[in-house]
Amino acid sequence: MEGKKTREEVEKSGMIDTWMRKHRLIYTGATKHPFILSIRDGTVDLEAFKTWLGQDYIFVRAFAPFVASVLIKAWKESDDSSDMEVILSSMASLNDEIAWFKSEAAKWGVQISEVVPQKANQDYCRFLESLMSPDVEYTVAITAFWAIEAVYQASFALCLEDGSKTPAELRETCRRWGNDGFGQYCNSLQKIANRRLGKTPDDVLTKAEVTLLRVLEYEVEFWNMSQGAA
Ligand SMILES: Cc1ncc(CN)c(N)n1
Repeated sequence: MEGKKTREEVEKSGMIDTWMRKHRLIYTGATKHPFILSIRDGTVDLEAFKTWLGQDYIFVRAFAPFVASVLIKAWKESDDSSDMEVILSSMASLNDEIAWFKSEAAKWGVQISEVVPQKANQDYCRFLESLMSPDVEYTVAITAFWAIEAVYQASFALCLEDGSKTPAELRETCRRWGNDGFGQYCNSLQKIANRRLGKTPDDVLTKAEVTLLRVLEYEVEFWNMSQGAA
């Protein structure tokens, strides 16, 4: 008979897995969004893709300082010095990612310096900024960090699966987040988050779960925006 798991049992299997099962609907909404499914089945509207490209460039420029803030929290609060290496590797690849957005935008004729952030993007960036506050615990911030990366990894990996009809000109974009190396990096973040969540007081655990849900909601809104939804 399957009853409610004790806190100890949940810690063993990992809080993230437990939350992913509990919040399956919104997680699926974020990782199997119609925009992603349209890339996967080859019916994607290229104007929507260009909108996503320009908006995501703006997002990534706000994401980099967020990652820097997580690095500072790791330095101050982490119980494992190897966390810093994982976060630093992310910072290094963000440098490459920003350069990639610029060249990809030029390829698609998107004037990146003229892109105006849409409301969903502004809201998400503002949320990231709120997480940069020193008052936000490392455990909460690393959980959000994992979720932000994991949504892109799961979404774009879907577009590379056998049988997908992703247009050739979008495959490089999908590989950027859907490749195995990015998957392993997300697993490293998940391991850190699980370790921290396993030893955090209940009030911080609740904050981390609420933050995770908000990330998933913002990700859905971000995809919606790319497709021109209000
Ligand atoms: C909106 C969004 N979410 C996540 C990622 C992956 N860093 C991104 N580039 N943009």
